[in-house]
Amino acid sequence: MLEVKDVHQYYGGSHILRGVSLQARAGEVTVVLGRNGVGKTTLLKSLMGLVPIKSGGIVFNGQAVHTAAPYVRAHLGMGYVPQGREIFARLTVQENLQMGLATRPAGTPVPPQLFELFPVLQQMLGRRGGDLSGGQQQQLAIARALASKPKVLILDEPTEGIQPNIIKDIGRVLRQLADQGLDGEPMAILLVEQYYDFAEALADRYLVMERGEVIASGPGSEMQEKGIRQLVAI
Ligand SMILES: Nc1ncnc2c1ncn2[C@@H]1O[C@H](COP(=O)(O)OP(=O)(O)OP(=O)(O)O)[C@@H](O)[C@H]1O
Repeated sequence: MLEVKDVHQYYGGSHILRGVSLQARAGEVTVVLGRNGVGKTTLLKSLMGLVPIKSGGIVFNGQAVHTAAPYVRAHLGMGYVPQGREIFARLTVQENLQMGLATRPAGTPVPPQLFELFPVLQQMLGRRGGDLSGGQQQQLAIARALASKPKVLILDEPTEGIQPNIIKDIGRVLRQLADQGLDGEPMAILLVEQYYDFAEALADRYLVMERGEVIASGPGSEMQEKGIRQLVAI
């Protein structure tokens, strides 16, 4: 389980995260919603150690990780799918997947389950990442993050700019991962998302951020009655 306690973060003098707390549990999809610029990406980067936090705690499976380097967090089982995918355009699909194994001993194979989740990647193993469609790149980014068999998968707007049929596939995969992971063990999914319908369909728990703070949270089943769509409408 990933536990975030009262995290504060600044870019220079700008106070971006103002006491954010949340929990992401195995077997659940936890969705973070909020309008542009409220600090969602900064929150995920802080969780991965890509930006330092000023105060607060990040505890992963009982271990404090908020001063650990990003590769240490990855090694402990935190997988990250960044906004915009960040595929290595000149590397092949196979090589991109192998990059996801960087924290594992040399020779660790790419888990074959990835190709059951995303069959298209198997057909495209020799293709360069930059030649894939946006949707295929997003699937590759998720598969790359899964290659090291993380215990929590953290995703930043995986539906951004993606066609509807692939969004559907991604939703199905995220549900399956939460329920049974890659090897039958439930996984924690932490999803930042602006596409409301996708978020509501997947959410076991939701949080809404505004100006660096969590202003609402609860079970996903209550999103409709609490009027969360209106709260995050642009
Ligand atoms: N590297 C940076 N240096 C200074 N300010 C930054 C930096 N990155 C982001 N910000 C500012 O921090 C605030 C939060 O940005 P962040 O990207 O975390 O928001 P977001 O909720 O993810 O938005 P979006 O949905 O547009 O990605 C914004 O006001 C943004 O301008």
